[in-house]
Amino acid sequence: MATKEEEGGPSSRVPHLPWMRNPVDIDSFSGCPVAHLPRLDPRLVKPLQRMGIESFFPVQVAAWLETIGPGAFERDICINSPTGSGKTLAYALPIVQMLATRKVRCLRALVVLPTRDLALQVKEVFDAIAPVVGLSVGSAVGQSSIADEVSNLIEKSKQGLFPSLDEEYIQMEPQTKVDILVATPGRLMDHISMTKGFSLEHLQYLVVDETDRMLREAYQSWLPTVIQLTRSSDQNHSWGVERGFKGKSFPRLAKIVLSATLTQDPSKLSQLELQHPLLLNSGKKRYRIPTKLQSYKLVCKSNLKPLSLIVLLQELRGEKCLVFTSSVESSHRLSTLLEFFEDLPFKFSEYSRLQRESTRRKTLDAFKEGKIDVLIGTDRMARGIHIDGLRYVINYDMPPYVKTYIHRAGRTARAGESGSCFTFLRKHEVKAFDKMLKKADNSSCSLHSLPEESVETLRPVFSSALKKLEESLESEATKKSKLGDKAPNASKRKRTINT
Ligand SMILES: Nc1ncnc2c1ncn2[C@@H]1O[C@H](COP(=O)(O)OP(=O)(O)OP(=O)(O)O)[C@@H](O)[C@H]1O
Repeated sequence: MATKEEEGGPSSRVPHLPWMRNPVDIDSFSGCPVAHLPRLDPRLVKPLQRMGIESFFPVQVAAWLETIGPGAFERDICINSPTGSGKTLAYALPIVQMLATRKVRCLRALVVLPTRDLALQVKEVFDAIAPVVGLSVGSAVGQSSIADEVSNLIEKSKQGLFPSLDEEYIQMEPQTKVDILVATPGRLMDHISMTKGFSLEHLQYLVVDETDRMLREAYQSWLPTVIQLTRSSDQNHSWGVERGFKGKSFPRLAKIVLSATLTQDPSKLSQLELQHPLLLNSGKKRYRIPTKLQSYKLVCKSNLKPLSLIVLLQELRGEKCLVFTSSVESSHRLSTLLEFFEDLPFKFSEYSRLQRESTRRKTLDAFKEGKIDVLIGTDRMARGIHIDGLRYVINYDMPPYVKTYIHRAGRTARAGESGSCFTFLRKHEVKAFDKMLKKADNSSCSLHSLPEESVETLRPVFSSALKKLEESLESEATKKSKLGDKAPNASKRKRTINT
């Protein structure tokens, strides 16, 4: 059952935690041209330009001013800022700048994200800026075998190369090959428990991206484990205590946590053991959708939803579009059904956790490259993923929570661009949906109607497509049961799937 927190609660509720009540307002900062950002290491200017960054977004300026300069990283930073507002660079840039003066290579910054796709996306940002200041970035996401990952992360023992080295010197050598590691919790835990030489002992920065999602799931207790391992033995983890490194002192572990829907739940946030936290919030409200996002609702009967979707996609004329359904089964059923409509003027594909990782990756790449126009999937695609030029999001099934709406809709209208989110609703869902949008501080949602005759012309094909769909699902179920798969059979699916 959903908690009040997941449902979103009233958008203006006063947070329980005192430090959340008077945040720094990100909206009070203006964008800042790259050349004018105070104290920016000049070596970083070129790579930023290569990334197409001419001016920093307000969240990046706000985070920079709170982390660089006098009192740098004295407080843990919590950022609540809309989807697509540029949160990745808001933490990547200060971390790279702070580590740019490091003398010895060892793991100093750890960024944890919920999925591999997201982690790889974030690694790309670090890869673009870190090497110019001599920093090396690694990933622990399970994209390659654990052995390959280990060899990319850990230096081979010096003893093997130089047997004459004395014991003490060997022990002093940090073994990690990377300064910054971007990880998913599962693979991170694998390395913590199994990889020799993998150490968090020298960690200075811990970033928990998509914090609310990361805190909702325990992922083998990764967070308490990381926090425990980053406490130095002589430290009783009080704020401001310095962490030692072979006689040289380094600042305490600084944390940055962020989301477009940051939790306000004290019991969840307490897991992070934040020290003297500072909240950077966009505006006065708890949630915000991107300024240039247009929301539309389409009211239609369940049985006409697939046809209405086709008509809407025809209207969008092959523009890139993400379609969200409520379950993997629903996505599969919908995409299989669309296959039985001939000559659709758009290319579409399913994107589902039931597919192999390699298939999913190829599909996402094809979508990014524009070889596929429409991707049909679930909330797995909703968090953090950035696709250039994506202007349309369609909620084929109404999102269950306001947070879900924010993350799904937030795949478009990113980085100051405009975009539209269409939501299909049944009549009885309209009231709940309007209420949900109010929580997202989005009170203007126009009704979008589709030409009835366009829907009607598709009806004859629909009947035969539906028949073929049932046959296809039956045959899939038979194949699966022959293979001994315990998946629910097609007739069971029919009851649970909503087309
Ligand atoms: N200063 C900038 N100028 C131009 N583009 C930028 C700038 N900063 C970030 N971007 C681009 O904006 C897009 C969105 O950035 P990012 O993915 O960091 O957003 P986000 O706030 O983390 O979104 P989400 O909450 O959905 O994860 C990216 O394509 C990024 O390259």
